[in-house]
Amino acid sequence: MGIIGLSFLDVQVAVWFGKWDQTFFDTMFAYKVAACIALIPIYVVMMGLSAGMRVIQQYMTQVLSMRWRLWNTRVYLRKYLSDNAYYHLEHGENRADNPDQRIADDLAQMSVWTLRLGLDAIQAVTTFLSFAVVLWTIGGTLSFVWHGWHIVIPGYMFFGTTISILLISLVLEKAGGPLVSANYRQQHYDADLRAALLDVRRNSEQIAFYGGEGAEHFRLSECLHRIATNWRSVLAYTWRANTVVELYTGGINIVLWALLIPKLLAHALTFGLYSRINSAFMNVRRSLQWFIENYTDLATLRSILQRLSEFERVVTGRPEGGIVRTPVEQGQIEIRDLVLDRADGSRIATVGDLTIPSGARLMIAGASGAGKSTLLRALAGLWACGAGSVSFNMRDAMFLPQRSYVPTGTLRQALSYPATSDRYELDACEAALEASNLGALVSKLDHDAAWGDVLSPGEQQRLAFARVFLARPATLFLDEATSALDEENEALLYTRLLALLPEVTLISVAHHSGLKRFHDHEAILSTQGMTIQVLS
Ligand SMILES: Nc1ncnc2c1ncn2[C@@H]1O[C@H](COP(=O)(O)OP(=O)(O)OP(=O)(O)O)[C@@H](O)[C@H]1O
Repeated sequence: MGIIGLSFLDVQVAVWFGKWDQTFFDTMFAYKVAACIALIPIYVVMMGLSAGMRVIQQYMTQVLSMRWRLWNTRVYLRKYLSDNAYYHLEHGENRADNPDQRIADDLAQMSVWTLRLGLDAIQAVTTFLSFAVVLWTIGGTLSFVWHGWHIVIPGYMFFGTTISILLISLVLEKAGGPLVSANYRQQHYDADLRAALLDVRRNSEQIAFYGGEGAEHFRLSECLHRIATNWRSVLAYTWRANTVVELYTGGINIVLWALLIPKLLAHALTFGLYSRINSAFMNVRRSLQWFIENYTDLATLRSILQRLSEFERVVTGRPEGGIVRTPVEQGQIEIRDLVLDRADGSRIATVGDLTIPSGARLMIAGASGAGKSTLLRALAGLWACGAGSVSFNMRDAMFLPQRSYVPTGTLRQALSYPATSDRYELDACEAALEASNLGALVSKLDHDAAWGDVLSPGEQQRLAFARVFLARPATLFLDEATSALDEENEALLYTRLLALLPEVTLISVAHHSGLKRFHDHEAILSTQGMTIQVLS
């Protein structure tokens, strides 16, 4: 409100400046030097007031835009990280490209630009209204005879100015309209290039082993090619829009001169009056041309808002599907009439009914692509396509995927994930590492590193087991969580797991038949259904 108040005051000072101009120049051209000098202190006060207000206004605008950016980003982050929205954005039916860019860049730009353009718009409207009154009043009435008609146009200067500028705005909309979608595509392609570069960085070792430089170069060049092609459209539309703006900026003075002709013919123009009309004309013009001058900025803002609203729609939309998940406080895992489908409706697997009592140890097997991981996704609430229901104690369950996530930071943070690093005592952390055959890392618990790159895939899988030993879940789902380990380490981890968590309900997806001895039942999954065998 303070900023808007300052805008109003600024416009009022500009009106005073106009009045002062008229008095000053009329006095000057009457050669009254002493009276002219007497007017200078008033000018200095008005100038000081205007300068002070502008500086304060800019400072307040910056503070407000940063606060607004932070608030917006917090809201978007909360939505992005709720209800697995970040997962569905990458894997679901409705995807939105480059969420990182939308949250980091688009929101920052949106916050700064909407505030700046919004406040400028308020100032433009206030200026327009204030100086429209001045222009109407001092511009006078135009009267002439045309084909025998006596025509009288009150406030003709105001109408002349407004109509000519609005006409130019229409021409501009025609010339620069496609700029919005071109800008939208440009942001999309820029983000794609960044994501592709990030891919190379993340997978540098794999690419180097494959000798994939050529393929990567081709992929990045494709991204660059899309940027270049679209950039040409952006340039063409910007060029068209800028041509209209430049022609307008130079040509608009002719409109003022044309509007002054009746006053010149009537000998009704003093230099003071000219100066005041000129100032009012310029202010009305500046406020109306605000739209013209900011056309390209408004076009970019429109495309940013378009991207953000698309992101918002995808983030808040729930993935459609028929699988119902019901959390219960404790007890067995109940699966009823479960079928797993793809988003296009084709069947992945028929699971049917399955009850897994507390403390049971079930191994899930089946051919590659049979739907084992999808079954775990359905249990974790990440897959809803299909039908049927699942219920179990979801609060006290832990899922270990094949590829573990090891965040960058201290090893203790990576070990405690998703809890914070102070959640577990140092002794417990050390014991968990020892139990997962990672004793050599005990001394590095406080070392900061990109552990996801430093640790081998097998070590990362052992670290995931160490997390289990710390978190001690009641139900544990393992999705090929030991696939990168040698048989000895795999057996060691299962043995330690059952020794340290004897009550745990264990559901493992695994290919190694050697793991059967750690389970009491085996479920074999296929499109036709699921068969259960008792393991001795
Ligand atoms: N996000 C997805 N969109 C479309 N289809 C998918 C998606 N995720 C998995 N599928 C399909 O579902 C089927 C089952 O995949 P799933 O990963 O569950 O198999 P799996 O039995 O775990 O295989 P593997 O033993 O090779 O890991 C596959 O045909 C796969 O292509």
